[in-house]
Amino acid sequence: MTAPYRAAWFDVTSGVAGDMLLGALIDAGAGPEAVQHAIDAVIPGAVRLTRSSVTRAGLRATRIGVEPLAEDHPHRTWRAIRGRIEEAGLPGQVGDRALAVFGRLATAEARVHGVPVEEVHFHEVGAWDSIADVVGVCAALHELGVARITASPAALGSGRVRTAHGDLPVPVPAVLELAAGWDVVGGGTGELATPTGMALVTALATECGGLPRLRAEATGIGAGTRDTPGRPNVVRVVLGSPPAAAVGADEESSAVVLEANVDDLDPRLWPGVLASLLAAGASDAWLVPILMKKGRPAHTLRVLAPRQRADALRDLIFRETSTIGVRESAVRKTALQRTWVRVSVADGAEVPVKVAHRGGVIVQATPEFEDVAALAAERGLPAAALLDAAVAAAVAHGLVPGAALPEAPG
Ligand SMILES: O=C([S-])c1cc(C(=O)S)c[n+]([C@@H]2O[C@H](COP(=O)(O)O)[C@@H](O)[C@H]2O)c1
Ligand code: NI
Repeated sequence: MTAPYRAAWFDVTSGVAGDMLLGALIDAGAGPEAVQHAIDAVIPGAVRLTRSSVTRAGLRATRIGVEPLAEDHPHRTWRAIRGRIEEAGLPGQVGDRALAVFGRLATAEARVHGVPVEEVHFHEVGAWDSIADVVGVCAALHELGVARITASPAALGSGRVRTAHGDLPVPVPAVLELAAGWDVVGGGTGELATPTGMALVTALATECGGLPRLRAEATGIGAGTRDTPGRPNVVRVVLGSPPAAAVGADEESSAVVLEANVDDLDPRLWPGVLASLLAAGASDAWLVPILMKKGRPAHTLRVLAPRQRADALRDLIFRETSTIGVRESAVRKTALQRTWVRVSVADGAEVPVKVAHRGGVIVQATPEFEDVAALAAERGLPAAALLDAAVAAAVAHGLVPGAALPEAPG
């Protein structure tokens, strides 16, 4: 049994871009080879990552460059990028996370340019280097075993910037779309936050706020392109474990449930709607079959979300379904405290077990199915057999309901 699953907090108070996030994660210990391998699976032979140590306003930081190996034609559709990611066979949550990030970028671009999401064409953000940044960040998070991501308020910048769309005001329109529901500030001159950086932060982080309580284990600093005197142009990451043996109270938070009854949406669209809602920050989204007025078979769409995501999700429901009304109710959500413990299952391979606990006593211990399934696919083993092995390993380590929560290592 090794260290509990990790939490990551990003400090984006100086701004954020994809290469800065990737630099911070590699600086904190993510293996560049594994990151390059994941990128190669999506865009084979297209780019090579370079790594250098630089200073930004006197602070040492890791700068990640993306060197092109082939000529790029950066005009790709969301559909083309989605296909590449889906077919790349990426491990664990890497593919789902990368799809969530590009899904948010596509939704933002669709709103800015007034086109349907499926027809979005990316220009700069569809180039090899942006794809490398997105897939690279998701692969680095997987490498570091990060399960929970949070981030600070973001500095977006001011002024104007030259882009493929022409001379745009900063924050550029796509960044402002992506910022809905996030705490932001101008924070300085120039384009401090890019669309790719904001999409990564807002799609992957579950909360915006200060450094959460964790046992700090590693930090990393990623450099941006410019070096501005007196103001380090960097993203920082803090990695740590939620203290495993901390006997805290259940976590209470205010949340909202958005709800609509729909009887006339093409049923083939529902899976995409649910996926978009999750990618846009819903905690959960589901359908309940109902019989409506006039005896019509229909569905109730329900979306559970943190309060700060409600506006963006309500917009998405109006945009992607045929409803003309959305109900909303405030709910109090009580969640048991959770921690993750890695157990060995086969040939030194490990999977995380989610341990929910209360008052220092384990209530549930469940192997993370996505990780078990990804390992099974990688090793060519039946997922059911690996799941059984993970449950047995958890029991052997005393991770059973009613047992005392194990001490945190170290
Ligand atoms: O590529 C697209 S579609 C794009 C849209 C917008 C809008 O705000 S709309 C802005 N930009 C600019 O491209 C560069 C590169 O962005 P990355 O996220 O790839 O770093 C940046 O200056 C954006 O403002 C691109
Ligand atoms: Ni655009």
